[in-house]
Amino acid sequence: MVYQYLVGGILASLLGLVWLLRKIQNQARFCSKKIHQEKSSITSDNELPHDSELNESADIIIVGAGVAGSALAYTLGKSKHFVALSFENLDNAEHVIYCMLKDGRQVRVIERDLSLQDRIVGELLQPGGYLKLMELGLEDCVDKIDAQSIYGYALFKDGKSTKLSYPLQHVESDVAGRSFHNGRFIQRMREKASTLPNVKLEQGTVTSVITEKGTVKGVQYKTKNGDELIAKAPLTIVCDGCFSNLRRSLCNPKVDIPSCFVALILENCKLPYANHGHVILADPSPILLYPISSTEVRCLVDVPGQKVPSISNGEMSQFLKSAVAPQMPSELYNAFISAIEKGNIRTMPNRSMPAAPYPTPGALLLGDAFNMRHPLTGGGMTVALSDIVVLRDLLRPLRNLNDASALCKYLESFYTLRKPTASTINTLAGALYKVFSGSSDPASREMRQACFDYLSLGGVFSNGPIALLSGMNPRPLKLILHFFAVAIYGVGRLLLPFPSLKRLVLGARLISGASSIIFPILKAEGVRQVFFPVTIPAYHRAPPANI
Ligand SMILES: Cc1cc2nc3c(=O)[nH]c(=O)nc-3n(C[C@H](O)[C@H](O)[C@H](O)COP(=O)(O)OP(=O)(O)OC[C@H]3O[C@@H](n4cnc5c(N)ncnc54)[C@H](O)[C@@H]3O)c2cc1C
Repeated sequence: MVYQYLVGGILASLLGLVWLLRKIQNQARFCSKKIHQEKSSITSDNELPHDSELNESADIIIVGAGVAGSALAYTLGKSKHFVALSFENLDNAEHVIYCMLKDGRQVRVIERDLSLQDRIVGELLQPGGYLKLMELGLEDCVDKIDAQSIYGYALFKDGKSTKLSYPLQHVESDVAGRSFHNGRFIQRMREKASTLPNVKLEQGTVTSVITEKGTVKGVQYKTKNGDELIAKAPLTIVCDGCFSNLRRSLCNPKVDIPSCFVALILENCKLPYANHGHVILADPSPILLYPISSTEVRCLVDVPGQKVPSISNGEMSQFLKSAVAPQMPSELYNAFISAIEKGNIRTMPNRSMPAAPYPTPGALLLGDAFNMRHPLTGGGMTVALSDIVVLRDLLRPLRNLNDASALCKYLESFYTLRKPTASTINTLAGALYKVFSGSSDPASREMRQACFDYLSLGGVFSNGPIALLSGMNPRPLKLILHFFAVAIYGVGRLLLPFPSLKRLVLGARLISGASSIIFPILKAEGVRQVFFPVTIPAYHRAPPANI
């Protein structure tokens, strides 16, 4: 009897299995047919003028393969994997295939210089940026480049120091900041993008965008041999960096240069706090230190204004030795002097520019070409990568990109959706730079001291601000709360235990100084977009039905 049940059971299971396999087979046939139909509709729908010289078509042209351009190229070019197919619910299976096709755009990247660059920018990726890198499937690009894990910051003032750890307790174990040689990181992303058959990287300098009746149709560029070529696509995304010469027609660039960084590499030294970024609240403005490989420490000395001492006539060495070296932590003094004597000193202007796009059919700006902030907090790459995630998600449901006007209107939501992350990082960078810079004004000096002491309190007083800075919890409202908490803490210190009229006036000036720092930055970011994004009509814009 038991035997009969057993055989019956096995037979029933086998029949069930055969039925299931046939169902899967049918579904797979249905899916591949669907893929075929989708593929052919994508190619036949693409009625774009082809590149006249190279006779190649693309869905998207990306100008510049730096941090933003190369990450974007990979993201838009890659297809999703079939393995996510759910057999329990066949409707879902269709949905997965839909996603797979939409991400695999034909992408053409035109980059001025594809060789490995030795740059002093973009060397510390915040953990929030690393999380975005993971979302984009690019986290392996920080492998094999001798990148260093970063677990937080150490802050130094007047011989005292305090450690601010990133809140990494609730994330995967490998999530942390990463610091590296920027050129190596970019090269890894370029290599990864170019492994995709539908992504084409070519070397050329884009000289202009081609516009017809107000719509951008592509770009004109010069090859290494000096040939002038054109490339056309329904969408051109300009990521040509902080010196962008193409942004002028696509936004209202209000570039401010509050200071410059003087960069050196320190060798054979150990940072006081291993695997941490170091910020020294020096005079007249901060000094940054962080490892960029297992043997090198990057040192960035902020020099206010747009003029720096001359490197060629030795003024710079003199300035670094006499004004900066005495403010370095003693452990780093010798390495700092050696770096000056070695002579590899470089400078870079620190720019900030609020995002002020002219929504233009056929084109979009991204990365530093679109929006910049002071690099003190190392937020630029995190903003760029976060923007790419927003843009990828917006483009995902679109079948083709040919209706430039409808696409442009739809993509207006990008400018609001990016705001919570971008504005938090931008505002914090601008505000911290002002607070951390030395000043002869007693109210500003009080604010700087209050900020250092507030962060030294630990607990929520350090976790909150460091979570904002790291891009792990980008909440504009929290930023404002902490900023004014610092100011009030500063006033409290002034008034306790014995308030005097002089101290009361100083406290009032501290609050008014704090307001004059934060409010103009927020105004430039757009108060409504930052705090009330849901009230912006574009925030709710659905994908157009016709594309
Ligand atoms: C001194 C300094 C230090 C910084 N440190 C940090 C940091 O530690 N962490 C951080 O997150 N951010 C940092 N930033 C900001 C960060 O570097 C940028 O936010 C980031 O590099 C922006 O990426 P991007 O792709 O827009 O520009 P880039 O990475 O500069 O890439 C632009 C690319 O466009 C190419 N290009 C330019 N013009 C053309 C053209 N006409 N045709 C074709 N190609 C062109 C360039 O060759 C380049 O490859 C720093 C910035 C500065 C100034």
